[in-house]
Amino acid sequence: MLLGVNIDHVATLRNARGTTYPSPLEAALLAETHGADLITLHLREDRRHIKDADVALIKQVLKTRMNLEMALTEEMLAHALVIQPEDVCLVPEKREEVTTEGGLDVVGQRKKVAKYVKKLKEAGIRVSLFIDADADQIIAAHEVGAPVIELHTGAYADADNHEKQAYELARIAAGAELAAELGLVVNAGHGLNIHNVTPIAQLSHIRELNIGHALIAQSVFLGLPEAIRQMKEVMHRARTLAAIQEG
Ligand SMILES: CC(=O)[C@@H](O)[C@H](O)COP(=O)(O)O
Ligand SMILES: NCC(=O)COP(=O)(O)O
Repeated sequence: MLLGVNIDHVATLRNARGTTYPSPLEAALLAETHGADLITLHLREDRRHIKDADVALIKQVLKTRMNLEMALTEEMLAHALVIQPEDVCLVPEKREEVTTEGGLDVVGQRKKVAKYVKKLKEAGIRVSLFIDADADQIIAAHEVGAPVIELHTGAYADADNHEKQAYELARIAAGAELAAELGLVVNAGHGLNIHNVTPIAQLSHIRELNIGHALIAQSVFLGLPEAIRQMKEVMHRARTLAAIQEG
């Protein structure tokens, strides 16, 4: 199972004082050196954390691959076609949101999503759609030609009781299975941390987890290398246990 380290909130800390540190570029290189399989960064329309210069600089030096998260806008499409990240993940954005809330509504804007998927694929960029684990959204993602989806784990992560968490986990598991049956590559992310990642990591259809906020928070106390090491250890242990249980 792959770990995508989202470095958005290194930029949040930097921007808090308008300094040059902590550097998202340094964070990306350190993360790669210490186990990140890819680097994820979200160039938001309001540039509240990652800036255009961060994306351009980091793309030049990454040794793994860049997963650029972006909204479904002409501005962001133009950026992606210039930057040429290996992966683009199309995510919904609302300026007033604190963080990403729901998944992308593919069902309600098929033609627009299909247009962006086509243009990005023609540019040689692999496209992922950040969607809720909803059968209609998963089927629509497949129908618009996206090769990859990222299942939104926010409702699972935010669940405030075991019943809700179990319900959301079951939704994600069923969504991952449906997506895999359709031939989609299945990733997951949002709100995952060292304490809630195990059940998600045990889902064999999920190939990659994108984790940011909790990792960067943990790195304040442990350092980024150790935070990544611990997360990868927990993910690996979860996967090994699941494999044993599946026999
Ligand atoms: C799509 C998603 O869940 C995150 O990758 C996204 O980057 C969250 O936005 P913030 O990083 O701005 O919280
Ligand atoms: N797509 C999810 C991601 O990149 C990181 O989300 P979070 O861990 O910062 O909530």
